[in-house]
This record gives sequence, structure tokens and C-alpha cells, in this order.
Amino acid sequence: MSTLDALWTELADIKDELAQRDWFPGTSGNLSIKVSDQPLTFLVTASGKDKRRRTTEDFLLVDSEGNAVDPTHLRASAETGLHSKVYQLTDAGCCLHVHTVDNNVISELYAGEGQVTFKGQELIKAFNIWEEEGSITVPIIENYADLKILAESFGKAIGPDTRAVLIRNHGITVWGKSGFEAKRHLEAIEFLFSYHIKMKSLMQFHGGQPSLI
Ligand SMILES: CSCCC(=O)C(=O)COP(=O)(O)O
Ligand SMILES: [Zn+2]
Repeated sequence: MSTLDALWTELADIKDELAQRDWFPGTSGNLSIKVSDQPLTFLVTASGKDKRRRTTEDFLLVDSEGNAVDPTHLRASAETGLHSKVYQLTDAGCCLHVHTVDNNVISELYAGEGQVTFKGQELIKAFNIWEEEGSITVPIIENYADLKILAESFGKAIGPDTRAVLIRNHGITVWGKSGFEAKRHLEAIEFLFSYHIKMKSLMQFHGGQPSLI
């Protein structure tokens, strides 16, 4: 199996796993995996597809501008520019974008602060943060309809410690050095979002104290 085929299969397997979690509602979401550094090329999901299905036309190889490397009738994800930023600004090997109710709720709750921080949670270790008081901060950006402006704003939100960026009432983009690490980061951040929303609702209904009754 060629390297390209192996990367294709790796990304297709991740796509299947995320689909099993129902993280691609209404054809949303896009995924990519880096193929080469110089020049930058990566496999990215074709736009507008039902990402729950596995087909031979799920991905295409694009360059740093998001242009197809080989002739194809497929259109690269509308959000390919964001994946490109991730590969240009970080050491990522894989980048995942999903829309979930939890990530949309968190993005709206904390949009005013421009970021959300989690601490005191074991799953922060999934980001390779092992300090006693370790924390993870996720920047939140506005959801510009113009995808070039969105990609610029997204790129500006990426600092040396950024592992994920939330787009307000849209979704999250997460990356990792490998497909395995990107998926671990995504699962961990969605866990933290879900925990936070549940805890916040319990506290609201029970006078500021978490309660299950
Ligand atoms: C119906 S979802 C709107 C577009 C979007 O946000 C998304 O994640 C999917 O776009 P793509 O072009 O990658 O299919
Ligand atoms: Zn999206």
C-alpha cells in the first residue's frame, strides 16, 4: 500500500468513527491529513458530502492554496483554508472539524470572553498537559460568511499552545501531530464541553450547587 493510500485509509477510518458518534449532522464537518511538507499537500474531504458514507470520492489531494493537485470533478471542502492555516502555523499532521450541539452551545456561552478555559479535569491530560493545575484554553472567533476572512481570523487565533479553535455557533477545529492525536484531542474537548454544560445546568436549577436531584 502506498503512503497516500495508507493516509487515505487512516482518514477514512477516523471519519467512520466520528460518524458513529453522529458528529456530522446535515453534511457538516471536514477532515484532513497531511501528505507532504514541502510543498504542503494534504488530503481533505470533498465538499457537501454526507460524511457518514464511505466512498472512493471522499477525499482529494490539495496544495496549500486548497487547489486540487490532480484533475478531478471533486470540490475541496469550503473550509479547506482553515486546514491550510493549521498546517502552515503548527506541526499538525491531521485536522478535524465537527459541528456538535455542545460545541455550539459553549461557543455562544463564552463568545463574549473570546475564549473558554477548562481546569481541574483529568481529561486535560489528553492534550499532553500533565501539571497539577493544568488548564486548556480554546479561543472563540466569530463565524464570518466570507471564508477568506474566516480563515484569516482563524489563523490569528492560533498561538503556540493552541490545540483547537471554536467558531461561534458553527463548530470546532482541532488538530494533532497524527490522526490518533487529533482524534484524542477532539474526543477530550467534546467531553469537557459536555461535562461543563451538564454541570452548569445542574447548578442553575439547584441554587448554585451541583445536584442530581
Ligand atoms: C451544512 S454545513 C455548512 C458548511 C460547513 O460548515 C461544513 O463544515 C461543511 O462544509 P464542507 O464544504 O466541508 O462540506
Ligand atoms: Zn463547518
